[in-house]
Amino acid sequence: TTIMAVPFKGGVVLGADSRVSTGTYVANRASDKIAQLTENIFCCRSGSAADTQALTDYVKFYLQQWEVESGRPATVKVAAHLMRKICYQNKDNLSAGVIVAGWDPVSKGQVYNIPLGGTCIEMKCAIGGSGSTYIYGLTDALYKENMGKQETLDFVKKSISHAMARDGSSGGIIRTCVVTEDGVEREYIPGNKLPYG
Ligand SMILES: C#CCCCC(=O)N[C@@H](Cc1ccccc1)C(=O)N[C@@H](CC(C)C)B(O)O
Repeated sequence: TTIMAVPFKGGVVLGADSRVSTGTYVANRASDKIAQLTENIFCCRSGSAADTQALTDYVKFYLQQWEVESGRPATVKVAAHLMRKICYQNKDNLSAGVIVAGWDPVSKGQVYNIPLGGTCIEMKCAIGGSGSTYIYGLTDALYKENMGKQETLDFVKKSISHAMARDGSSGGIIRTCVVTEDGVEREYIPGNKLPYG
């Protein structure tokens, strides 16, 4: 898996490949690794498909209850810290690396990376999954402050496509999700349109 999320002025872009593998076998070539937690908060999944499905189901339910009881929408920070608590407390039994990202009126676009150990780190450019190891240099080189929506979307797509070209556990299509004050835009594009070599 290759997953990524980058905040920009006015929102956040999330991206993921779509390959589910068991060894070298591709169990699903078109999976959706970007799970919705609330209306404006999403989560990119990597690691065990089963563990991350269960994890996101729990967090989605807890946040729904939290919003009912508190009478207000959850912020990205609340969602990320709930996810981190569950990941950390169950770290011996989970294989889950997630990126929680979204938009809220308080802090606007935000991204929290929660890697395998269960630590939670707010980041301006978060990458994860097996494919991310191939694009640390690329993302360090291409990242800029104050990118707009289209520039951020292109940066995410290009980065994930390079990881998909080199990581055997990443492939399929590139799914993206843009969350802004005005709503959510999801799209997917072919993952193999990059020149090899
Ligand atoms: C189908 C089936 C059985 C397991 C599928 C399954 O979890 N595959 C995993 C790899 C893995 C992980 C831990 C144990 C075994 C196999 C997988 O493809 N993970 C991707 C993300 C998830 C959310 C789809 B990615 O990290 O590569």
